[in-house]
Amino acid sequence: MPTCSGGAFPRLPAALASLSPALRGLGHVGSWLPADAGGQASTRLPVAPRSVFARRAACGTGVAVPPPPPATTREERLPAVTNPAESGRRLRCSQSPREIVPRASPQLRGMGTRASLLGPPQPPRVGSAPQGLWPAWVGWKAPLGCGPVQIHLQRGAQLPLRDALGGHGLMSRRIYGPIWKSTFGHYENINIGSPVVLEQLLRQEGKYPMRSDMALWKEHRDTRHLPYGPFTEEGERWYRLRQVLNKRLLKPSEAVLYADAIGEVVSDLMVRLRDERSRSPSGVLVGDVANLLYRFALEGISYILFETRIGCLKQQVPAETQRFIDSINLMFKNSIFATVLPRWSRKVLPFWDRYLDSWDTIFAFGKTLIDRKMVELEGQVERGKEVSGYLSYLLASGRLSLDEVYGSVAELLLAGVDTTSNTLSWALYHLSRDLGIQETLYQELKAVVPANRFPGAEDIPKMPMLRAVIKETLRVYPVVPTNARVFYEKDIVIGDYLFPKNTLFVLAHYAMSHDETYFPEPERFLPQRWLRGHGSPHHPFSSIPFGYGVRACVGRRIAELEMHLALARIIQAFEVRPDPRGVEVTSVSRIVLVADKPINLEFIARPGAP
Ligand code: HEM
Repeated sequence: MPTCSGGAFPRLPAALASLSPALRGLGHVGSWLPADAGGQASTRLPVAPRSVFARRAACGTGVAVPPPPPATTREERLPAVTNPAESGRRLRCSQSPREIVPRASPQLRGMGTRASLLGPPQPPRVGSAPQGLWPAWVGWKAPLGCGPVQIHLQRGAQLPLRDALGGHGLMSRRIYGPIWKSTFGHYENINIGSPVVLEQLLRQEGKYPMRSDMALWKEHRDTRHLPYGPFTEEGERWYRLRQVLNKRLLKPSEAVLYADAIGEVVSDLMVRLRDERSRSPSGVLVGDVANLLYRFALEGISYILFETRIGCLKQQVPAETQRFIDSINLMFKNSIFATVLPRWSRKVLPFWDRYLDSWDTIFAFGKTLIDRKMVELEGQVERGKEVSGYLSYLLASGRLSLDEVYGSVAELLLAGVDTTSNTLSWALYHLSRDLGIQETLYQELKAVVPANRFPGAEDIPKMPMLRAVIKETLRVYPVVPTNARVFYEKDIVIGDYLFPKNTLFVLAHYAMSHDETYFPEPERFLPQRWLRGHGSPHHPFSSIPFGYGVRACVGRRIAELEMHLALARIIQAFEVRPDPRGVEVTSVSRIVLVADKPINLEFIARPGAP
């Protein structure tokens, strides 16, 4: 047999919007930033076939086939769904499935080799490539399915483009089924669009799951000799880091310790909200609520992490804080260019330097606040005062170096802002459009919280509708619409397929949480489906907005607390109504799932609200 070889940010400017589909699925706050697709891989790949098509031709003829251009994306159905759990039956496939390794399936057995699935094992760098996370927006798709390969959709066809812009993998899931393969340039991934398959995959996770290699973020840390944080670190070092970070953050009972701090920030949000609405011509309209909520989320997470207020909710944001906010924006913008432009252009174009500089400002801001706090804490300790708070805990734990604290806090900060703010914006948007649901929520609130006080953390367990609203918001708008996993330690078996280690799996969460098999009328916002005794049971992996397992979101409890407290306070004080101009908003993926246009809402004061 011949051997085959071959190779949030919410307010991105309009010009970048056209690029943004390419970042689809990069996840929240760009945390799944791809490897430099346009550049040279730092490691030479061992005989990795560029694509099934190239490999076939090369295998068949012995003629070297040039790799496809890097910007080409395509998607393919895997031969026959052979996962009995998925379909309840084994589909027959007449195709010679060179691409799929036969494991148990009799019709596949013996027809290929392990290496012929995705090529020989590749180093993790390939796994980090954006292709699976990138849509087929400039590409073409071809089902591998049964029978000879055929081009299913031509370059520039309507479907991939529409899918890329609005489908978030939904369309591919409908066309290709629960599991499909896509390629982007030289890279290949396996997309998972079924909770049943997803469960099989994630239950095989080892001790140190890997999402992607975060090459771009790591490059900044390496260039500047800075430590990695929870997003960038891997293996045993990541595990050690997470063990420290999880404490005081991940358990609901520990997150509640920050309720007073969050309550204080929610109070400032209410002041800002009242101020903004009073300045509108109607006296009730707040334009671009996501922007206001962004400031709330940044203030909230900074207060928890630095134990310091940074003034995001002041009418005049302090210059130092504004510079920091601007650099987050700049970092994401320039990372897009750093990703798509070839490596050599870094020397002649300004984007790479700007990317590094903006990260430097983010780190410098964090470092200044941490250093300031340290001086304060030392004074407190000298005076025999007890210190508390997350930063104090990290510094006092003795398990992280000061450098590691700098690195971790910067990454926690970036993860904790547009995730919560966009989710809250979507929740308010839907409540404004369904006054019945809003009224139910308000009545629940009134029954639990007396009119003379604000809702607190202790009230949340008594408010199932409040929790259901957030769950449903995250189902309809999973802030991280696609996630990823690379299993670098071992081969992975799903149903009858065997995937060699280092395969990149793209987890199409949006597609799964919009699957009508699990969520009838998936496009409708129906929080009641999460209430006990209501709604149909759904698969536990069909909506997992905070991820899964030991690598799941470390900020989940904080995020929930922030969202529950802020939403409860807003609904206690106001009836939220849609923009009277009737602007319809849809979701687009710009690093995280955001609204395609500003969400403007009316806030009508409720009589007798505290
Ligand atoms: C609505 C709010 C949020 C959502 C939906 C969300 C979602 C996610 C998801 C899906 C992941 C990937 C998990 C996986 O791969 O299995 C993740 C990771 C992460 N999140 Fe969040 N997140 C939110 C808020 C926050 C907040 C407030 C923080 C900071 C306190 C935070 C910090 C992180 C960090 C550090 C990671 C990386 C963990 C690791 O790789 O070990 N997130 N988040």
